[in-house]
Amino acid sequence: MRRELVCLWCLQENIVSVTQQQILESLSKVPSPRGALTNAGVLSAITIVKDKVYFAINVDAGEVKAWEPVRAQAEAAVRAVPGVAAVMVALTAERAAGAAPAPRSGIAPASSHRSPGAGAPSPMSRQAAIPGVNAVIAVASGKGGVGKSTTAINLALGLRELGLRVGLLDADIYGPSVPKLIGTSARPELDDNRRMVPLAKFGLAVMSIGFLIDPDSPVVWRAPMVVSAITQMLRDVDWGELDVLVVDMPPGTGDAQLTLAQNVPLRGAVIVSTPQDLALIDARRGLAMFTKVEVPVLGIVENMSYFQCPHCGTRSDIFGHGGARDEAERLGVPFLGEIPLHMDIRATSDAGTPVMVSDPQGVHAMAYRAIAVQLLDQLRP
Ligand SMILES: Nc1ncnc2c1ncn2[C@@H]1O[C@H](COP(=O)(O)OP(=O)(O)OP(=O)(O)O)[C@@H](O)[C@H]1O
Repeated sequence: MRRELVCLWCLQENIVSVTQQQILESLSKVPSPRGALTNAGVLSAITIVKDKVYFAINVDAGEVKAWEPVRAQAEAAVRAVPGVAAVMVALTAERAAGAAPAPRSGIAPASSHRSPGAGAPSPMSRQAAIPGVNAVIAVASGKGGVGKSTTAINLALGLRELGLRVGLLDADIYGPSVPKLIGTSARPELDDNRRMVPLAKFGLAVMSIGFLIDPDSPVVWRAPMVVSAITQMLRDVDWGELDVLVVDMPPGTGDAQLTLAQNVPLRGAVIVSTPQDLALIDARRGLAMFTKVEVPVLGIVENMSYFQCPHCGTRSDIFGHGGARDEAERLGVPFLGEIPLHMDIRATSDAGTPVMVSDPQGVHAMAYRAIAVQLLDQLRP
């Protein structure tokens, strides 16, 4: 297994931080059932975000127990590296293809969640939680076409890589793109209780309205129908045990979106925007919508942030740059990170193998991974 460490934040902000060398050196002293941990072929890519280090140890399901002490030792070894403020090492069991890894989320169950700083129950706890699902997060955008679905699936994959059990619900009733993004339009089967079973793909539990309707027939639904269809997909689907369910919301801030934000038991929302002023105005509306229904905004992602020429490497800020970061600062919400406009992201998405799957060690996967890490930080109690 190839190991790589790229600290995007450091690259972007020139912050001198912990180095790959330091982490690998500390891990080389950790013994495992297969010799030194660095030679055991079980380490995932290592992600560093500022002074936080995250990686996974991937073992067979039957070996998890034997490796738990190794995980703990690895965490302790990395924590002792000067400059490291936090470490998360996930132990993931690669079971049958498509199965989710063993959980180690640290995410409080839905029922125990409260709005930050508030003594009163959050709106989420006023709605019935989804049994077995710890946290539901919405990926939303004020307008269509900004890359919300692409961001949603790559973030879901990034969270899974951090050792979480993750589901993806494509609630974009007006243009479900998840079937294309995962390269399948198979129909979900029913279980013994006549509940739909999500498809298992890339280790995610996936459900989309696109699995149920003809992709070529336009869907013209009024807001109550949209809400009812999505509520069914949330509650009449056998999601099993999930740490996080990522909901790819329909774009916009109309009635349907508002009602959804009110009716889905959301832990929080991630807003995707491109850097143009017009997109940012819509992103601001999205933010206002979630604030109105008291759903915390977990952060803003700037997609298509800049274009880097694949031939000469020249960077062009086609839509301007940094608008979403400035906007996040102005509005007092976290800025989760930026994703460049790149042909590979479009091509891999269109080919049904998101960039986190097709090029997991590449710079784009690293960018999504860094955002997933920031997001996980927001989700922890
Ligand atoms: N960073 C990126 N670089 C290049 N292409 C991208 C990027 N992000 C998304 N795309 C492409 O842009 C198009 C729209 O993306 P996507 O479907 O994710 O947007 P969306 O906001 O979900 O759209 P809608 O809400 O209208 O369905 C797709 O072809 C996708 O591959």
